[in-house]
Amino acid sequence: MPTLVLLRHGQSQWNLENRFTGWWDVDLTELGVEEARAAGRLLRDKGYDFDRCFTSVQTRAIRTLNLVLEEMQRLWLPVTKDWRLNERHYGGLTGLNKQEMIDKVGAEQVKIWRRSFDVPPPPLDDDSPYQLAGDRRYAGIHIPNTESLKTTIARVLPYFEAEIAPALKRGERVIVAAHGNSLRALEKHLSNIADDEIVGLEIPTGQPIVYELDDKLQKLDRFYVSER
Ligand SMILES: O=C(O)[C@H](O)COP(=O)(O)O
Repeated sequence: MPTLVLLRHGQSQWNLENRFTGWWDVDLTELGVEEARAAGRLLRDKGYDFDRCFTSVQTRAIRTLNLVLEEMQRLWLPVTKDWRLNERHYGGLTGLNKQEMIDKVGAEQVKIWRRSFDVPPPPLDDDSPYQLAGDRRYAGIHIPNTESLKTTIARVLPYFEAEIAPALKRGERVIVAAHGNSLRALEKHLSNIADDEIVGLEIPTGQPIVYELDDKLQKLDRFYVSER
């Protein structure tokens, strides 16, 4: 039975500071490191093992995966890094404080930006310090200046179908270490969540989620490793 484990990175510095992060490359806090290590120990102690790993090109997810694999004594496993698993781009909100934005424009508007299916945040200014145009890891790709969950799905899902699904179908045990909204994109697909219901899905940091799938990769079960 194909088994897929999804893991949101541990707490990042901007999670701690309550700032919109998106594609900006922010590292883990000490707590985030500990969350990642604890996730690795939990997976090991519950008997999980993997054949292949996927992550984004963002430090917080890569380090989380490495810490998990270190705890599992599996640092040697093959890891594929791809920008398509990056966090949703937070556009012009990048770097801003979430509570300050609520105070400024209201909780309802901020919730729409954070959790709606297809309303993107305002675009990132061309002269923003958070522009990534010169970042070598994105050479040759069209960097978005904002993304909704819908447009995030439009790059996460084809990547899942092209790279992750075939590995699962070959019988490989897969872990994906990624981000709140790239994982919401994947979970929307795997759990067949309607556009107007995805607003309710929150994914905590550092908590491995298991998908047990049938041969056609239809969901049989979904649970947090900590719960069983
Ligand atoms: O990019 C961010 O700010 C976080 O990783 C996810 O934030 P959200 O929960 O506000 O979407």
